[in-house]
Amino acid sequence: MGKVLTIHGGVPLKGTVTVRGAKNLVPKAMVAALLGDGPSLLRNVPEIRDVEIVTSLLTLHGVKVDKDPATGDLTLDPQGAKTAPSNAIDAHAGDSRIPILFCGPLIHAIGEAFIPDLGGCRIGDRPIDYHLNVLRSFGAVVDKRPGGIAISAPGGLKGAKLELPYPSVGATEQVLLTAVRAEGITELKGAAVEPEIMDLIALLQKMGAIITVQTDRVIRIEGVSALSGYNHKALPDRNESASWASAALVTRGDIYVEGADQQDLTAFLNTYRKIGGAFEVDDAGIRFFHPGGPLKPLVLETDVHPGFMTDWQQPLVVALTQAEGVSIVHETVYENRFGFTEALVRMGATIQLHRECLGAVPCRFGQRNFLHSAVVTGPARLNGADIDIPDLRGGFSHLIAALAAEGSSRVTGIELINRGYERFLDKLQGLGARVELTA
Ligand SMILES: CC(=O)N[C@H]1[C@@H](OP(=O)(O)OP(=O)(O)OC[C@H]2O[C@@H](n3ccc(=O)[nH]c3=O)[C@H](O)[C@@H]2O)O[C@H](CO)[C@@H](O)[C@@H]1O
Ligand SMILES: C=C(OP(=O)(O)O)C(=O)O
Repeated sequence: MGKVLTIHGGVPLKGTVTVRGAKNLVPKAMVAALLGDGPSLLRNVPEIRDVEIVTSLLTLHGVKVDKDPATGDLTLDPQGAKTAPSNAIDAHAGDSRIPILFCGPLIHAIGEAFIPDLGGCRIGDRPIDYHLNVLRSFGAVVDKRPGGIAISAPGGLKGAKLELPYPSVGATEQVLLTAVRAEGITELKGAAVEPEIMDLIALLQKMGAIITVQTDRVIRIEGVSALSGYNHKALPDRNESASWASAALVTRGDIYVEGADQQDLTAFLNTYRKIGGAFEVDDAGIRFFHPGGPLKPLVLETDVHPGFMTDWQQPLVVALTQAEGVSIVHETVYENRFGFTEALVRMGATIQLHRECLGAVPCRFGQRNFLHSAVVTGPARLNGADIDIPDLRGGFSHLIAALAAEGSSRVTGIELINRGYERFLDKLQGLGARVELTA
């Protein structure tokens, strides 16, 4: 039985939180260190569970990972890279989605890879077919085994002409991490272009990679035979920034997010403003606050970058429960990302889920029987409830709903939040939240 977090609602969150390196970049930057022939230095590393998992996986593979106790910076030395003991790898099954990105770097470093079954948020089926197809195009041989997949490349990895059916973030990273040291040229069409991908490209360029980002989602990589280590400061976590921004709105509070970067949040900031949230940008961060007055409903569609990021959807839906009128949210990235609304409805929100595409553009899920559109009617009075956290962002949404609710909530499963939010309990307490953790 995990710990129980009791949240006493009704307190506007006020104060400052600091956001460090992005969960969706840092673990991948750590994997990229395997591609170098010397140590890499990664800065702005947050203390989150996904970083611990990747540290453990890299260590099992002979990479020396040293953490600076003062700054948290990581030095990653891949010079002793080796095959990891299989029982130790198996123990990491279900931990996160990052292991699939070890394929290319491990083949380059030691000639083979065993990837345990993946974890990550259960917000859809989350297949890895794109990953395996691109790896096969590079010449890799994929062997599905109980508990994971074994990958090798007896004839070496060779550049390829590739096209993704959908701009998958992970599959684009798979291509980058494999192509940079593959023989010859790789051209990827239909690539994802999220800011975390651009930061990974910048880091790989520091290592000696040759990567061109062309227009219309085309990325061209000229393989090189060796790469050096890197020295890189991870971009800030825009998803954590957006989460705190939603927390400020939902609790009628005022939160300065130190480290939040406007450039990576453009679509979020536009939406925030349309709902009636206020923000002020300065060089060090962004102040998010509820300016008073009613919040306005809106029609929203999640999308790949530069659209409205799916990971922002769940916290923002809580804000929409407080808007005056009917909002429509069409989730087009994951087929099953509205499960978290069940707890909000129990707390008093009015949210109806639909299988149809309630958006401007029909998505991949419209004809496939998934509850992927939500109609949110507000404003609703939220009451405290017993909640078991289902996933990372859904869990954060439940926390902020409980913080805004009347009465107390008992929340279990909060360990899931540590996967992507650094010291979130300290941060909540620093913002004035009334929370107690009991065993
Ligand atoms: C660790 C990390 O960076 N996670 C992020 C990453 O997840 P992740 O990289 O897993 O997400 P993808 O962009 O790959 O997934 C997008 C869509 O493509 C589908 N798909 C993907 C791969 C595949 O082989 N086959 C397939 O069908 C997925 O099921 C999903 O419907 O990008 C998502 C979309 O911005 C974010 O929500 C996650 O926070
Ligand atoms: C879906 C998410 O993460 P992951 O891909 O790691 O499950 C997320 O960060 O919201």
